[in-house]
Amino acid sequence: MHDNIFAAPRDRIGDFSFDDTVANVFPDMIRRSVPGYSNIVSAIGMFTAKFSRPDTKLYDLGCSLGACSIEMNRYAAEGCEVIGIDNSEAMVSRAREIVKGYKGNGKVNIIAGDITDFEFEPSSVVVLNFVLQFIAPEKRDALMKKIADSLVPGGILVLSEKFKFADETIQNTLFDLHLDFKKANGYSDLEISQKRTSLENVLISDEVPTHIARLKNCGFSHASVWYQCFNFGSIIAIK
Ligand SMILES: C[S@@+](CC[C@H](N)C(=O)[O-])C[C@H]1O[C@@H](n2cnc3c(N)ncnc32)[C@H](O)[C@@H]1O
Ligand SMILES: O=C(O)C(=O)C[C@]1(C(=O)O)C=C[C@@H](O)C=C1
Repeated sequence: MHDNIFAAPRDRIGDFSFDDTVANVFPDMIRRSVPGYSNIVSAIGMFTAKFSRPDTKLYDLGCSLGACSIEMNRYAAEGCEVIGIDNSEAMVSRAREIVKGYKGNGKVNIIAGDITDFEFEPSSVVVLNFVLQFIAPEKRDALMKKIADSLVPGGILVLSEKFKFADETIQNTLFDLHLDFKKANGYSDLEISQKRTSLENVLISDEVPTHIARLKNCGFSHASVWYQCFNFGSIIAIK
């Protein structure tokens, strides 16, 4: 379904939330809004092929409609269970139906829950694909620490985010290129600006060095950006 959620002028713009309206158009919204999204999802399958260990859990945290869960299950090692977690009922109910249509090596279990108070079991692959940016900044360290603790040695976290940049010229250039990307994908200036207002207090970006320092402080031995397109990108962290 085509995303035209912010197309009509609004008197008052509330905070963005992952409700029914968003869940209905989500694949179209994310494809047209996040440069590199489909490349990252495909690569998550490749990371899973390389890093999943038999009989461990593979977590897709903030799974939305389960795009990454499906890809992870395609490449999962023997005896693995992919667990997708999301705290939006609208997303979870749809994701459960969607994942049924795909075959994989293991099984996929979609759970309704808040990832910040979830107890993780031993895992080998954890994915946060454009999710940490929606978690309250004061909760980010504790979540990262819990993820690192749950991973087996050599396990991997794939962390994709909208980045912020300390250098003002870089920030403005990449931000503008993201706007151009959205316009090229058919969003009007009004849609772009109304969505921006609604995300203002909800999506809080960190700089790449902040992410890397947090990952190292929370127990990861290695961390690096492996992909970037404009101000969106993805980091891998290996325990
Ligand atoms: C941009 S979407 C993620 C896209 C998805 N990972 C993908 O690759 O298609 C962000 C998701 O994170 C979920 N989310 C935000 N905060 C959460 C929390 N505390 N616990 C669980 N899910 C959360 C939202 O409901 C939403 O579905
Ligand atoms: O549309 C934007 O400007 C965004 O920041 C993109 C973004 C994201 O990064 O998650 C924001 C909310 C929607 O889930 C889809 C994409």
